[in-house]
Amino acid sequence: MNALANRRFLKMNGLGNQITVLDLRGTKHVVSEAEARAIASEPRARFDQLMVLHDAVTPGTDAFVRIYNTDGSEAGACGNGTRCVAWAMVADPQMGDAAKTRLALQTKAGLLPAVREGETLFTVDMGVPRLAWDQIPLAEPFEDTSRFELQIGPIDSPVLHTPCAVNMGNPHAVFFVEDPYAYNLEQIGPLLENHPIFPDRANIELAAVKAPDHIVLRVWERGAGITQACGSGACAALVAAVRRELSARKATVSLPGGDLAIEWRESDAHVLMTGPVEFEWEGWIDPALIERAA
Ligand SMILES: N[C@@H](CCC[C@H](N)C(=O)O)C(=O)O
Repeated sequence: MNALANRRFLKMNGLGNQITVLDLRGTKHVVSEAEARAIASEPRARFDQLMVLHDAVTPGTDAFVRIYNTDGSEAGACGNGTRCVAWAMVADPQMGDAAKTRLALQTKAGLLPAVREGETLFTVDMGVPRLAWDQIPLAEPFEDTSRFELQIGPIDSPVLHTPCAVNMGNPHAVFFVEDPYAYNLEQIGPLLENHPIFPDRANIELAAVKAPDHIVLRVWERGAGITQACGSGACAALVAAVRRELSARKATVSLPGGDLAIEWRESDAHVLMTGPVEFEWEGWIDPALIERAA
């Protein structure tokens, strides 16, 4: 029998970013692209990201987490999803250990330590951002080679150009604009995500710096489309704004689903993301769904 059949899942969200948490610890099963897509098609399990827990592979860590987008592709990082996993691992009656306030979660992109700040409030250390193309850590002063020319003609949106490329464990292209809501993101999102300039596709951010400590952001997510919030996108937007000397190192990032507090810490160049999570319901994976995906 497939390990996914009748497996319990938690439906959650982080500021409206739809997250499903699935605990596969104790099994060797790795969710396939087709299985992820099948789970995403089930209304009660529907997700922007599926966060799958596996047994820890590194001593001192609490779990290894695989992250899937709606289209079945895998991502290296997911800020909102990591907060949801952290909540599940401390507060869920079946999965959680209420004694814990700190967790070390490992993903394909590295370690994401999370700290419980309140009942449903978590801070995740999203690590050191890297230049998208050559993977140089940004802990030291750098030459900003992340600017590149990209001009996408208007469909019925103002022209976008010169994004800032930031890798937060996943690739982001941040475009600074006057008003992110003036763009038809549904139309331009897929064109930009799949633009040949992005070798691994990209998450697309439209950001407006309203004040040195306030950024308004909309995101088209790679493999998922428009979402209500994107944690790594909010981090990328702040890093890009600091690099362009548009904002302070600490700011509130306002997304359609709500606000995240983001800090690009000066001492070690780590990016910290603080925000809430919401538990919605639990469910069990229909074996027929998984059979159809096989
Ligand atoms: N929603 C996430 C980011 C999800 C990953 C992304 N779609 C990708 O493929 O890189 C977040 O909160 O960070």
